[in-house]
Amino acid sequence: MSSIKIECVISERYRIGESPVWDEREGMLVYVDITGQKVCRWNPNSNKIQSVSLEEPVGSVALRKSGGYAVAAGTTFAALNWEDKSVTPLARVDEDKPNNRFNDGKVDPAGRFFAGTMAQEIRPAVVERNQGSLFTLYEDHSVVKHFDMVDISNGLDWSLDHKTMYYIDSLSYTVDALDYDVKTGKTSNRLHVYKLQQDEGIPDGMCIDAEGKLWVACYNGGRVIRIDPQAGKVIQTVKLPVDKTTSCGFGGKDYSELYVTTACDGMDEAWSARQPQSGGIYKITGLGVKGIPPTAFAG
Ligand SMILES: O=C(O)[C@H](O)[C@@H](O)[C@H](O)[C@H](O)CO
Ligand SMILES: [Zn+2]
Repeated sequence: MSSIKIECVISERYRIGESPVWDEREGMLVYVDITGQKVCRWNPNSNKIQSVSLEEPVGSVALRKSGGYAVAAGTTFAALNWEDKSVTPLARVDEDKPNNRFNDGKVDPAGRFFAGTMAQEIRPAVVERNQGSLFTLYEDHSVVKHFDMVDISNGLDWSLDHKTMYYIDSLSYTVDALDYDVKTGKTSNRLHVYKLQQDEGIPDGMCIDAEGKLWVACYNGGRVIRIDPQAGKVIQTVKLPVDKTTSCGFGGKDYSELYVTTACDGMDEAWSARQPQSGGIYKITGLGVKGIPPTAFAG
């Protein structure tokens, strides 16, 4: 049996840490603070953090093939040049919904950047419902809307054979599976694969491992759960010392470390005092399973 170790490696208090992506080119973990409006990257060797402040909330960050990163910020897909800190808009969505913003996003196996929207939260997990949609930014910077009527568009990833896209709309409390056509980037036939139990909290960010199992960060659940999507069951629970676990992604050497982001927005003083590391980023090792390298946005 491997022994699991959980360490808070970044002890900043990000308001909503999210979108952890391992950047192998730089040997750094890239992530965002959504409401803190920042994209950050952490070098595990030097323990130094660099950050770029944006003018809007930034829901997610992705690697970009031609260099730098792609971000989903406000309601704009944009390119982020880390060297000069410039942000270049690539496409806009939800132009009829001024109260919306992007939330979680990820690049599909063919290099398309998927990200979903939601209404701005009144307080954590409280939003005007059905305002969000899921979008794709293609390599040529055209955008496709997959579906609307989403409450809080959140975690997503693809099966190892690329035939399924897993997706979370947080307030449904489910992890869903959609048929996926990797040639066209089209989704169809949505099904629930798992519904969270009450004590597990709200499903938030998610990633797949090299065995095709899903790791889901449970907001207000203080844990990540490993789901077998075929069996529709939780096969492992790893608890963390903070409640607001928001997302997870594999990185480090051979993608054997699981990085878990957390949040502190919405915690009162007493809650914060009990969990002073809320908003920090954790590294979990000894899981005995690896992740897969993230794909870079092709455009
Ligand atoms: O990061 C997100 O996905 C949202 O922006 C957050 O505010 C919370 O995680 C969400 O409310 C829980 O579902
Ligand atoms: Zn999220």
